[in-house]
Amino acid sequence: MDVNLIFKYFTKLTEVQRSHFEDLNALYQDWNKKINVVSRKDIDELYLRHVLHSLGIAKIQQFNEGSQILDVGTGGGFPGIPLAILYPEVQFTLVDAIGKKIKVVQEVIDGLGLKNVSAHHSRVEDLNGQFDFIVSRAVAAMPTFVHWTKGKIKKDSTHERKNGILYLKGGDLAEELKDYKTAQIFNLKEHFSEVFFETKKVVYLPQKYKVPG
Ligand SMILES: C[S@@+](CC[C@H](N)C(=O)[O-])C[C@H]1O[C@@H](n2cnc3c(N)ncnc32)[C@H](O)[C@@H]1O
Repeated sequence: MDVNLIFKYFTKLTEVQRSHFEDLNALYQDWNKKINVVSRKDIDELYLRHVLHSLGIAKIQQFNEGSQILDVGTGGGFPGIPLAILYPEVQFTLVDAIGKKIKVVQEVIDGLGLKNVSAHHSRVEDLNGQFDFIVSRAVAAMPTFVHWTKGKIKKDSTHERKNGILYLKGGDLAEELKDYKTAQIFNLKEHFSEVFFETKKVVYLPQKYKVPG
């Protein structure tokens, strides 16, 4: 599967965005040989399993110009890098606890010349700053994740949807989300027809805050 998979679902890309998506394959193939951040099986399906899956978040929530997004446990840069290509006017902060993963992410950022992404080698608990949305995939179960990211979501929203967490998850989430009454689950199979997306979801968890007064 090649980059046309991305162009099929995102039809209004600029030439720059199209060439960034095209260039991802060579950059990841090259860097993955030196530092393994994507499994051998997955690297051949980079556009499906990593790039398009990451962009699933954009089918649920579009980010406003000037907003700030944190990708927690970004690994090789997912979902942060594909989203940063799609939203060049949005600031992305990518964080991972493992230095060699951040090294690859930084190489990809430099290779593409992305100006709206910063990559940090840190545990998220030790990272400062506040963000409109926190995105993630495959890092921790929701209770742990909520604990780690506490205080990192801005109170005031510039989007129609309240600020919060947008988490790519799969399978049956009933048990994991039972304590989160406000969580909403969106099925990616409603947006993408490939079998891979049959069980894939975006979980949106609005941030909790006390109403003043
Ligand atoms: C399974 S990988 C997923 C990587 C990427 N999100 C993806 O879906 O391809 C989980 C990543 O989370 C990172 N991680 C786990 N706990 C973390 C924490 N507390 N702060 C920052 N990164 C963390 C790990 O180092 C690892 O790279």
